[in-house]
Amino acid sequence: MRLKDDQDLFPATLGKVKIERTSSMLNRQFYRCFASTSTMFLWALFLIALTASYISIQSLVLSSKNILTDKWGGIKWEKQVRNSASIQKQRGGFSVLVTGSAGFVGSHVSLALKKRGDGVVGLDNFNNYYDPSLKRARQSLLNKNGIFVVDGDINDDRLLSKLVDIVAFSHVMHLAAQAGVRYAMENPSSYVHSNIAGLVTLLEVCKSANPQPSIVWASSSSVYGLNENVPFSESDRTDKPASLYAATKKAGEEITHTYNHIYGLSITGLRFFTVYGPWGRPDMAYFSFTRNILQGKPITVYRGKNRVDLARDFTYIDDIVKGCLGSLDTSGKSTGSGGKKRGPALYRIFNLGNTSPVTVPTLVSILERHLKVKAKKNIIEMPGNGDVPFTHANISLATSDFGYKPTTDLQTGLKKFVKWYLSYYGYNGRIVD
Ligand SMILES: O=C(O)[C@H]1O[C@H](OP(=O)(O)OP(=O)(O)OC[C@H]2O[C@@H](n3ccc(=O)[nH]c3=O)[C@H](O)[C@@H]2O)[C@H](O)[C@@H](O)[C@@H]1O
Repeated sequence: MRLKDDQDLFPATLGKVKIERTSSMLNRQFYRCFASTSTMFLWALFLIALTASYISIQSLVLSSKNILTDKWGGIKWEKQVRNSASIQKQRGGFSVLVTGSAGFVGSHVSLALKKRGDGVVGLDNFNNYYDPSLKRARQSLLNKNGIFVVDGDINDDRLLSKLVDIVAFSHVMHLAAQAGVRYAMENPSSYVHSNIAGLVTLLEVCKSANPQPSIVWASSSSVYGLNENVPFSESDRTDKPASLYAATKKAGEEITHTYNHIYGLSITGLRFFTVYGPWGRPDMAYFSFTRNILQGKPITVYRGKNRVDLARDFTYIDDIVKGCLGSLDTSGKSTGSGGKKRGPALYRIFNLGNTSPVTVPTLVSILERHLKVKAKKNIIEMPGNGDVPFTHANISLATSDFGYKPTTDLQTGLKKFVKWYLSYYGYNGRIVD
């Protein structure tokens, strides 16, 4: 039995062996080949499955990351946006998206719009260019007045698109920006990020929106740069900016012009002249001087060439707010929709100043009087940091178009600022509840 089995296993003749060996080799090759093809197939399947699961895990990680990092979205959030945008007026009210609403000018404008019955949705990224707790305090003031402030950035096109999907905004009051003249030497890219890239992102969303909102936005008196015509008029040349900040605002004026021209967006640029007042910006001279004077610290007062004092056309916040509302009221409609122009739309630029420049030493002496404390002054020649020697607005265009007429002089405006400062920070600089 065993032998037979062996014989079966090992054939008797060579020829037979050869033939059988050849066929079994072929078989084996066939099987090996088949085996390797199916192995390859299995490997391919395995790799495809691996790639697919990698991609889905990756997108899951990304989307959950978005859910975790985005501070916006969801049914409750959408409801807050809608409620905040709803118009309280019987007829003819606006629904306005105010960017930079937790900022100085943005918070004042938002409150004024809400007060007169317009719907207002705020947007702010709460960056730390200056103390974000001041921005949060402004935000809670807005909240108390029924204004919801979305926590987000103007560079976030998904968020902006979502907002214009939820609300058919009639207007966008674009006040979000990287402000400050001298800081541009420390952090130039922040100016490009907010004042150029952010502006373009916002305009892209507005031009595609249906309906297109009308846009009013903050340019700056700094675009006049080294202009020597006095007072500064909108028709003066603005091609000699003295700082990167000014250059980005000037670029904004050119950029907005193209969006008006190509897409029919109604656009109004406002050149603000050194705005000051309660809830102001701590980086500005009147604010930091107040803080230092109260804390007994020295202040640095810049002086121009040949010992000439620097001067600014300081403009009180309430006058600026009136100018912003007047601009919104007269801005007309954008003519396009969904990215297509249907006809010409308004393109305007206005100075919003006070028409009476005051020197920096005079500003200091007014503060000393209101604070009843003498300042320790350190007077130095103006460094080459982007400052211009003086500003002075001609406001006749804004006066004739929407009756702009500033009514607060620096003495009166600083009195109101000091009153607010002391109630907010107290004499020793701590926040008073
Ligand atoms: O009107 C404008 O376009 C600009 O007004 C202000 O810029 P600026 O006029 O330089 O306002 P401050 O920073 O408050 O300076 C006011 C004056 O005080 C002077 N100054 C500032 C700081 C300081 O420590 N010492 C000092 O003498 C400046 O040279 C300037 O002449 C704002 O900061 C800008 O964001 C705005 O765009």
